[in-house]
Amino acid sequence: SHGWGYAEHNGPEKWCDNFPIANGPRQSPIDIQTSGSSYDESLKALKLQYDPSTSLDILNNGHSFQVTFADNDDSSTLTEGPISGKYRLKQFHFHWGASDDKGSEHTVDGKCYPAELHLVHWNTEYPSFGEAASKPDGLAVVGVFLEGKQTSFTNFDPTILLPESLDYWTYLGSLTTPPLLESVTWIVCKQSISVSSEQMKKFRSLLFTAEDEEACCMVNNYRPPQPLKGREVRASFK
Ligand SMILES: CCN[C@H]1CN(CCOCC)S(=O)(=O)c2sc(S(N)(=O)=O)cc21
Ligand SMILES: [Zn+2]
Repeated sequence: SHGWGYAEHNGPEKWCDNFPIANGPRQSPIDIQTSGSSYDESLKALKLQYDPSTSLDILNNGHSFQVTFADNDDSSTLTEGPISGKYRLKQFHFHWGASDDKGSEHTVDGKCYPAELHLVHWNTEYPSFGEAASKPDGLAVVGVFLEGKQTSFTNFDPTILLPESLDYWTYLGSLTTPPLLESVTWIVCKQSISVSSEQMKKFRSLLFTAEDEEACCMVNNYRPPQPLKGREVRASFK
């Protein structure tokens, strides 16, 4: 069947056939090599201000499930951090594996996490999300690793799905799915959030397929790390 996916016949190794930018100079995700990243004292702390009332719907788009937000005003924004100006939250979604040993898109010194959350924001300097998505400073995605843990998690603020520490790495990259646009300032949090294996099971029970098709579990919907090609990775922490 046509259309990109994560199977052998239409997965990450095949995306370059229809999206040649797959071999571009600023592709994502990457393996974050902590020894190769440099502390930049000029980096500000992330400022995330989300208004839960702007969430619109939750949807399985055949590649992940995503929660979409109303972005017609500045109710839910990302400012400060490595970016200048104001970016509006458009949607968040996840990537995960068939088992806990893989699933994240970014890796840290080769370590994979069972899943990764992406909070997608677009630069309000542009008139719309669609316009921003093709500009080199158009998008900013905050990535948060999910770690399998049996323990219940404390002081966890359910409304903004973020770890207590917002220390991050940042680098210039791309969408990790087609159209793979090289328009993303990546901001990857060092600290993961915890999820139970029950929740991971729920992720893995989702389907890539529509109701009238033969069921195919939505798992391994992640792109592997791409070449750094000389890019700098900066850390907001020592
Ligand atoms: C399944 C398609 N995923 C895309 C859909 N969008 C791009 C649409 O661009 C056309 C105007 S998006 O900007 O919402 C977006 S962000 C990420 S990621 N994994 O890099 O955080 C993937 C995608
Ligand atoms: Zn993503």
